[in-house]
Parts: sequence; structure tokens; C-alpha cells
Amino acid sequence: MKTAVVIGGGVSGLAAAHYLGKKSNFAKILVLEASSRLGGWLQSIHHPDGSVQELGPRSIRPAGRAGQNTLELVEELNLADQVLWVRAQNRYLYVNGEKCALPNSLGALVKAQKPFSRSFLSYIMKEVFQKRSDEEDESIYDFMERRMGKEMACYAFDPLCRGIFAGDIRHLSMRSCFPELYKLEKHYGSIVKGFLFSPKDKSQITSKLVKKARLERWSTYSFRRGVLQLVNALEESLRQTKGTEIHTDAPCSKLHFTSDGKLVVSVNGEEVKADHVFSSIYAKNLSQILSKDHSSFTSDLRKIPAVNVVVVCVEIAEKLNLIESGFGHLLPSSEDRKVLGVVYDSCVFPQHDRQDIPSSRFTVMMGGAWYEELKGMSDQELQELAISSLFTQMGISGTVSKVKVTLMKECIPQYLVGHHQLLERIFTYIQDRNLPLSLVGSSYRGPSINDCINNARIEVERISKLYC
Ligand SMILES: Cc1cc2nc3c(=O)[nH]c(=O)nc-3n(C[C@H](O)[C@H](O)[C@H](O)COP(=O)(O)OP(=O)(O)OC[C@H]3O[C@@H](n4cnc5c(N)ncnc54)[C@H](O)[C@@H]3O)c2cc1C
Ligand SMILES: C=Cc1c2[nH]c(c1C)Cc1[nH]c(c(CCC(=O)O)c1C)Cc1[nH]c(c(C)c1CCC(=O)O)Cc1[nH]c(c(C)c1C=C)C2
Repeated sequence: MKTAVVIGGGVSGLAAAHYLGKKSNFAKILVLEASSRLGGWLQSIHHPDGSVQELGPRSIRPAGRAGQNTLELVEELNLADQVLWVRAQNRYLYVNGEKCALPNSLGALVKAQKPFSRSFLSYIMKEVFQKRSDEEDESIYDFMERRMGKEMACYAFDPLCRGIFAGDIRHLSMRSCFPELYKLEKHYGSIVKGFLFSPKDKSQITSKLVKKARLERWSTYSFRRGVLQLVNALEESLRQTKGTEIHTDAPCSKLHFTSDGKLVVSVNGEEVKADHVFSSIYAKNLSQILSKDHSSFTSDLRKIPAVNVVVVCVEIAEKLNLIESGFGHLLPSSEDRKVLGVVYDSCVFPQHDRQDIPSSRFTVMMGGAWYEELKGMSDQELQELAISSLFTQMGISGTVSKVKVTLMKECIPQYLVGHHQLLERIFTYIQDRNLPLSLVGSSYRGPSINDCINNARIEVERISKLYC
């Protein structure tokens, strides 16, 4: 009877347990979560007035292979009728004290639009004629500046990466953060040529929900009870799976390999012997529980940094008629280093607004790679900075009816230049020694919910072949 232990009950750990239950031969699957709740960074708070406040992620993209995989999971968990979806919405940049819509129409492609001095078409044309680089990796800034020019790097990719990685494009790796774009340059000499000439995915879509999402042109989605509903559904399904156990308040304090090729997990003073362990926790946290005899491995795990993000959810006690409605806006680091961007929550999912009185909800995100500049500020000062930035940038005022400041420590791992070499060393170490250990989670190959779920599936499928 084989036992698999999953360390961490965030979306990656629960997805790994789900696929283990479906696709593997492990008779026993134990999920061990350190805290008293499941979900990790997914935190949807329900208020008595009916509003749903997202402290962490608030939406999931249906696009791409990983997006499709999540939709298949949503369907499998019978959550399809709980989905709230929206079509493409305007996204803005806040530059030189004003909001500029990112191009979303053909007209905008040919006309120069603030803050850009040239049309998007001219950047695209420049990209087509740039020479391919033979660099193994480079920063997103260097890549974009080389292929599309400084304006695209500073006004498009700088804010975009603040809105995905809360990171600095001068240090983030092009190869690891945008592997598809990186490969297009390598194979076709240009991203644009790659888009035009790469073979299109013609695989048959069998999922009804994937078809529906395409047909209705979903851009992003959540659930009636917030993104945590996905975690709750995974939990419910796991609790009904024979041989699977979920334990909260179960921090793994030590992980050591035995001479008979197994792993022993220490939890709350007890030892659990496992045939295979899935670690879904942040790489640095894993390095801290591994025994000392794997120093080069733990040292590489520690080299993956993660940034802190301050999330400030603000509710205004009136329905504001926003001139610029949409998903939200991002600030390039040249505009404001501390404030990353603002999500217009009520525009995206008005279903999550309070039911008793009209209101408008926003989330201000601050810090990230620039967190040092917020260090030492009290919650009150962070709250004041968020509200004043919100009012100025949105050109609004009003009575704040709810506000919540949350510091999310080391929440988004940073794939810095050379990240692929770290991964190569980390995974070779495991492979060469036949260690019964799988690494999933946001530290390695993508931070999005889609990446976390899809990478857990891929790893379970790989491991299942070894234990059949
Ligand atoms: C502010 C913010 C906004 C985001 N927005 C989006 C978005 O809009 N869309 C999107 O797709 N993604 C978004 N993300 C990214 C996404 O939420 C995360 O990358 C993802 O949730 C990571 O999940 P995980 O399971 O890999 O890790 P985690 O959520 O970190 O889960 C790991 C779990 O392991 C537990 N743990 C840690 N140590 C131990 C131990 N020793 N023993 C047992 N358990 C342990 C932790 O308590 C935690 O529950 C956002 C992230 C943040 C922070
Ligand atoms: C301002 C800070 C952040 C905002 N969201 C995140 C941060 C750090 C984290 C985040 N946002 C997205 C993802 C998943 C990426 C994916 O591949 O699915 C993560 C980890 C989604 C996302 N958010 C924005 C963009 C452009 C994307 C990429 C996918 C998509 O097009 O939907 C933009 C954006 N994020 C934030 C704001 C204020 C914002 C504004 C336009 C918040």
C-alpha cells in the first residue's frame, strides 16, 4: 500500500491531491496544511451584507492550455453554474497623472495613443526586423528594449509585470516569465513572425465549459462565492475520495530521506513515512524543513526570492459612475514605485458588491519588488496612502465604508534572470538521486492559478508512470 504526502493545502497542493486521487496508484494520500484553513493565497471573505472581498487573487483566465485545464477541473467539480465571467474590459495605465487606455481596437493599432509616441503597428514592425539574440536568458527589460524599444519596455511591459509578478522587469527573466514569447524569438527570429507562422493548436475540445468560454468570449472569471469556491469544491471532492485525508493545523517541520528510499515527514511531533512527497510550499520554506545533508539543493531552493504585496481593499458607500470603467489600471515604476495598481472590483464582478446599499469596491496593490519603500509604515499609514492614491488616480471622493489592509509576505516568487539554471540544478538533483520528491507550486514554473493547477497535473501524470 503506497502513501503519498502533499505538503501545503494551497491551490497547488489540493490540485496535486486531486490528480493523485484520480490518476495514481497511491492507496493513501495525506494533505498536510500548516494553517487552520485551506487555500493559501486564495482568500475570499464573506461579509454579512453580502459582499465578497478578495484579499488575494480575484480572477482566473480561461485562455491557453493551462486555462483550459482549469475549466475542465471546474466542470469536473460541478462548479460550472457557479462561474461569474466577463468579456474583455478596458485596462489602463496611469502615466503623468492621467489614465490612458491600453489599445483594444484596430484603430488604436494604427494611431499613436498616450503615453506611446508611436502607433502599436510601428512597434510591431520594428519587432519583425530585429535580429534574434543568442543570449540564453536576459531581463524582460533588455529583451523588450532590444526588440520593441524603450517605450514598450517602460510603458507596456514594466506595468504589465507589476500587475502579474509584482516584480521589476530589470531583474525578471524573459525566458522564465514569458517562456512562449522567448521560444517564438528563438524559433522564428521574431515574436510577431512566430505568432503568424507557428502551428495553431488544433486539438479537439471535449469540455463543454471550454467551448462555452470560447463561444461567449470570456476574458476572465471567478465564482459566485469568490475564487476560494474552487478550493472549497476541491476540498469537498477530496474528502469524498477513498484513502485521501486532509489535515489542517499540520505544519511539516522536518523532511528527511531514509536509506530505503522513502521520505519521513515530521508533523506535530509525529513521523509519517511516505513513498512519495509532493511539496507545494514556497521553495525557501521547503529548504528550511529539509535535512542538512542536502546543502547544495537547499541553497538553490533559497535562491528563489519572493516579494511582499500590500493589498488594500476599499469600499466606497455609493455607486460611482466611473468615466473610465474596466478591469483596472497599472502604474509604471517611473510613475510611482510604491503603488502597483488598482483593480476596479465592482466593474469586474458587481455580483460581489454588498446587497443592502449601493457601493463601489476597489483594491489597491502596493509594494512588490519596491516593498522596501513601504517598510516601517503602520497599517494606518498604508491605508491612508492607498486611499489617497485611489482618490487621486480615479478622480473620485466619497465615504469609505470598509477598508482592509493585508500584508502578504513572500507571496509572489520572482523568476530572476538565470531562473532556468536554478530549476535545472534543482530538478537534476532530485532525478540523479531518485529522490521520491515532487516540487509543485508557484516557486517554479508560473504563479497563476492556472499554472499552479496545470503543473500539479503534469507532475502527477509523470510520477504515476513510475509507481504503476
Ligand atoms: C495579491 C495576489 C494577487 C494575485 N492575483 C492573481 C490573479 O488574479 N490570478 C491568478 O491566476 N493568480 C493570482 N495570484 C497568484 C496565485 O494566487 C498564487 O500564485 C497561488 O495561489 C499560489 O498557490 P500555491 O498553492 O502554489 O501556494 P500557496 O498559496 O502559498 O499555498 C501553500 C500552502 O502551504 C502551506 N504551508 C507552508 N509551509 C508549510 C509547511 N511547512 N507545512 C504544511 N503546510 C505549509 C501554506 O500555509 C499555504 O496554505 C495572486 C497572488 C497574490 C498574492
Ligand atoms: C498590481 C498588482 C497585481 C495585480 N494582480 C497581480 C498583481 C501582482 C497578480 C496577478 N494578476 C494576474 C495574474 C495571473 C497571470 C496569468 O497568467 O493568468 C497574477 C499572478 C492576472 C493579470 N492581471 C493583470 C494582467 C494584465 C494579468 C495577466 C492576464 C490577463 O490579461 O488577465 C493586470 C492587473 N493586475 C492588477 C491590476 C491592478 C491590473 C490592472 C490592469 C493587480
